[in-house]
Amino acid sequence: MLIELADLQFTWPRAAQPTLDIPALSLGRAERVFLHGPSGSGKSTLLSILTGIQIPQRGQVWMLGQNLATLSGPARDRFRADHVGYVFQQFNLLSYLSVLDNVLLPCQFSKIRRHRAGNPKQQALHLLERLDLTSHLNCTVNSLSVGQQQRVALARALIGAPEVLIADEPTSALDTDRRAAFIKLLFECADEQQTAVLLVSHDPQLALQFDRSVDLARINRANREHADV
Ligand SMILES: Nc1ncnc2c1ncn2[C@@H]1O[C@H](COP(=O)(O)OP(=O)(O)OP(=O)(O)O)[C@@H](O)[C@H]1O
Repeated sequence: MLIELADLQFTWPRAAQPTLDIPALSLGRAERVFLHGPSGSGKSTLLSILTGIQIPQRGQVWMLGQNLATLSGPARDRFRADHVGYVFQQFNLLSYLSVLDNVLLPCQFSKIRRHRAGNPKQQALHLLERLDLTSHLNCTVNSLSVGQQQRVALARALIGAPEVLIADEPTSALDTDRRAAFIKLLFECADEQQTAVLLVSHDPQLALQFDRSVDLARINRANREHADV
């Protein structure tokens, strides 16, 4: 298993109720899972726990057999940099860096990803070519369209072949046709390097492109008022 979670309970500081109470959840290697649920049901919170940004008050999360709670904060940051590619809703690109330098960033933070990339610049160029960005290599990212920035964020998440790509609403700024095309491209790139995909979206149409769909409102006992039952 790539990621496994057992008996999880998580409460934000000063919150009266837990946000998450999930008996079990797993993600297999190279699996593609679509995570959905109503606004406020805890999807982003769950992603932050699965990637070790937050540690639950109860239960365990393992990634690649490593119990994340047993690592120090800095060790969890390194572990995440080594094994997780993350695409944020707002992309979080560094506006003062070029497209190419944004894509190369994970190889600066992670020896493992630098090593796996072989020649990081060559892999960045390959990904940017696959994502139709070759003519923008030296542009700063704030001169790009939203769709182009999204593809830069994808290339950055995939460089150095992390075991899992986690994407939080990466298509929310796109129209329906472009969403499906972006997901198709995301899978093609992820498949080239056997990267699993866990993607959050409100768009139910996208679920059809995934191996499995998880409705957070159904598996989360803390949020029964959101459940569609
Ligand atoms: N940093 C935080 N500090 C305190 N509470 C938070 C924090 N982040 C989220 N929450 C709370 O946790 C609950 C779930 O929020 P979360 O962002 O995980 O939901 P979501 O399903 O991702 O929502 P959306 O679909 O609108 O992005 C909300 O009640 C929110 O107020």
